[in-house]
Amino acid sequence: MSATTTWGTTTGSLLRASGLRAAYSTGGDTEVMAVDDVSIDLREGEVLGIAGESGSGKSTLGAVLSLTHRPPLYVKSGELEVEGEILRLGAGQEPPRLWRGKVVSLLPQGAMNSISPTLRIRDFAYDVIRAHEPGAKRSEAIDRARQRLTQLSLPPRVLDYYPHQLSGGMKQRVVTVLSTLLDPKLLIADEPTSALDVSSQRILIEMLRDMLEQRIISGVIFVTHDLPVLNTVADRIAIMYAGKVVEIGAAQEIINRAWHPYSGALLNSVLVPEPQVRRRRVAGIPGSPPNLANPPKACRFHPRCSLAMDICSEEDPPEVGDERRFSACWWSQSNPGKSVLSVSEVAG
Ligand SMILES: Nc1ncnc2c1ncn2[C@@H]1O[C@H](COP(=O)(O)OP(=O)(O)OP(=O)(O)O)[C@@H](O)[C@H]1O
Repeated sequence: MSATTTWGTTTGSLLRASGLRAAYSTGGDTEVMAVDDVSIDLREGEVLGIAGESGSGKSTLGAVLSLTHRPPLYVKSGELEVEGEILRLGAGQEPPRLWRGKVVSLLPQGAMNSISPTLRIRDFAYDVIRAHEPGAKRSEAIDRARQRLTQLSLPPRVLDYYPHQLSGGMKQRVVTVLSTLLDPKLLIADEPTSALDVSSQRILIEMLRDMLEQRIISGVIFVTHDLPVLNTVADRIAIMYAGKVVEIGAAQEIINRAWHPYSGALLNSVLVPEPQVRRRRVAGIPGSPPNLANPPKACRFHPRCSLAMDICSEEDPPEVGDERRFSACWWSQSNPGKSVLSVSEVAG
């Protein structure tokens, strides 16, 4: 098996998630199906970006993949396979505690601002390690954190600081290091750069690259609404719309040759891609994302899609392509391998 990645050597499958379905219970019999039949895979050394408008289900997918979901969010079904070890998810299935933090670790949205201001960084480091290794000695835990900081060229003296003594960028880097102290295989980072200035974003992304190259972690799922950031960080990108992955593929393929009408519109509304593509304009996306308590029938994007055909409102769209590069779309079915950017109705 071979694949190219900009970061390190890609060898084999790290994560295979299939048929994930998760819903928020909203009282009585009602629920919001925020992740609906999502399947993704990640190879070792890869960064998979998850992009989509607000409310498309990105953070919910991150919570499911990291096994950090809590009521009112319930995982209804699905399967995770990490390096050959299989975990079935669903009602009554309690995920093994060891997976959380050790196999998959979540760097949640807003993590750097949620750490208690009354604890020093070394206390957090001890807490992270002690949560999984109850017998861990404080001095050994802090030593491990010191070594890890040094390994990533961060000053170990930050262990003596309180969170407010660190700049925003340094705080996010330190929180990222703490979230990987248990050497998880997979890091799920939810909007890790959204509160940072451009230079701090770049430094954090370089640190993630360093973590992959040093094999501190083996893969990253990078959730963001910030497409220019994904352009610099992701090897592959999955585009989510209304709880579903509508397109997935190599980052540059998605950015320059989107197959799905939603991806084309989303990416071109914010990214400045290659010059030959930049001249083409994809129409803005009219309307707003659907209410997931009652999503449109068949293709969920059809009410907003300029390429919609009758069948789009009648039958679920097929996945055109393969698991590494597909578009879930009837238009793609009629135009296999064709980019929506080449179509006059949307390219203008
Ligand atoms: N606690 C909750 N109860 C009910 N519905 C919820 C809850 N949290 C999220 N949702 C709904 O689930 C859907 C997916 O939300 P999610 O936060 O995963 O989207 P997102 O793509 O991460 O958005 P953002 O970029 O704004 O964080 C949305 O329709 C949202 O309204």
